[in-house]
Order: sequence, then structure tokens, then C-alpha cells
Amino acid sequence: MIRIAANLSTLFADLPIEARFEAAARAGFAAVEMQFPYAWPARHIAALLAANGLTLALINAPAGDFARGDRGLVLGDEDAFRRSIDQAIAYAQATDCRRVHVLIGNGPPDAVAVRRLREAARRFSGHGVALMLEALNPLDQPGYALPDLAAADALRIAIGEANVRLQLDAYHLLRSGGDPLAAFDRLGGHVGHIQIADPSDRGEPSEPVLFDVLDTVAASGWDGFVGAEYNPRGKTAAGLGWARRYGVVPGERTDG
Ligand SMILES: O=C(O)[C@@H](O)C(=O)CO
Ligand SMILES: [Mg+2]
Repeated sequence: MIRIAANLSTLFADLPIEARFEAAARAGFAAVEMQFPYAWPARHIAALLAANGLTLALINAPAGDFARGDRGLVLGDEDAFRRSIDQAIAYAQATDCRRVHVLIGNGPPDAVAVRRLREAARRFSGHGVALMLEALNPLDQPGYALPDLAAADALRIAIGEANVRLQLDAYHLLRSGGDPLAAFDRLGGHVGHIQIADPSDRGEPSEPVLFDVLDTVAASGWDGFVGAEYNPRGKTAAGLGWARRYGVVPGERTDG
């Protein structure tokens, strides 16, 4: 059975953080992910996970000031990047989270970026954490270092550490004309996390290709999590019908 994780930065986002965890558990999720948990102490997040019987599948490392246009710290000041990795490790340890997405920044990843990411991956490895690389589509995120999965995979290979994995976000791929099924077929062995949203408006999954992706991934025996990283068109709980066939059913939780 495929494991769907509620992205608590986008789902139930109208609720205070404590209520988001409760609502995810009540809706039938056994796992959650968070883009940036850093506004809350790590021990608070850990307590919310424990109280609601949830696994934290993925967090992002701090990526700078999103509102100002930052999309990662790898290409910037070395100390700021190191501090972001320190903070990500502290949160991953406190919450037993095994995947940390490191956003790169705007501009092509150069040799310095490769070296910094290799050091970060080695540090993550000591804590049982995988370093995730995700492509962000150029329509929404012009200038981002990894505009497609091929660029993310090239960077993975250049870094050359076994715990560097791809984060296949079907929304980003579809939005820029990519084919997530072909991508999974080609690179599935290196994919450590998947995310979905409808390509039309980043809302609830409705395009048939997304269900083809989920069914193909489930049939393949791939054992990661699929993050529901979308912006609900209405109340989150009312839009979760799509997830029932993947085991997200109120009152019928399976283990994350
Ligand atoms: O798809 C996205 O935008 C996210 O997965 C992300 O981590 C950047 O915030
Ligand atoms: Mg994503």
C-alpha cells in the first residue's frame, strides 16, 4: 500500500499548528511532511507527532527568505549554509525524520555547490538522513537551479553520495511539460520521495495521470512516501476523496 503524507504547510493550513496534526490524523493520514517547521521548536513538533501517532516523512532545510525570492542557501554564504544544515539535522533528529530536501538557490549549481552538498550529505548520512534534490518548474520558479529532473539527477551524480536522492514532484514535472510516469520508470531507483498536486492549479489531484503515477508507484513496490503537497480548493477535509483509495480514510489508519 502506498503511503500518503499530508503536507502540513499546505493542507489544513487555516488551522493553528497543533490542530493541523490532529486534523491529519483524524482524516486518516499516518504520515505528514512540512516544508519549513522552524517557526516552532523541534521538541514541540516531536510532541505533536507522538501525540497523534504520525511519522514525519520530510522537511526542507532552511532556504532563506522565500518572500524576498530566496530559494535555498547552497549558492550563498558558506556559514549561513552550514547553519542551515545544522538546524535541519537538529530538527530531523528530534522528530526522527529521515528525508531533508535541500533547496539549492537561483542559478546553476557550480563546483562549490557540489562540494557543499557533498559535505552536507555526509553529515546527514551520520544521522540516517537522505538529502533530497527536487526540480522546481521554471514557470513558477524562474531561475531555480534545478528546472527539471534531469538537472537534479546530474547534480545527484556529481555529488556522488549514496544518500542523495531525488524528490519527484509530479506537479512541477507536469507543469513544465514533463512526464512523471516516464521519469519514475527511468529514475525510480533514485527517487526517495514523491509529491503530487494537480497541474492545472496546484489543487487536489484530479488529472488521471496523477492516479496512473500513484498506481504505478504502488504496483512497483517502491517504499517511500507520497506527499500531498497541494493548496486545497476549499476545506482540506472536504477535498480528500481522491486519497481514500490509497488508504487515507477517517478512522481507518494504517501505520506510516
Ligand atoms: O514543490 C515545492 O515547492 C516544495 O516541495 C518545496 O519544497 C519548495 O518549497
Ligand atoms: Mg514539491
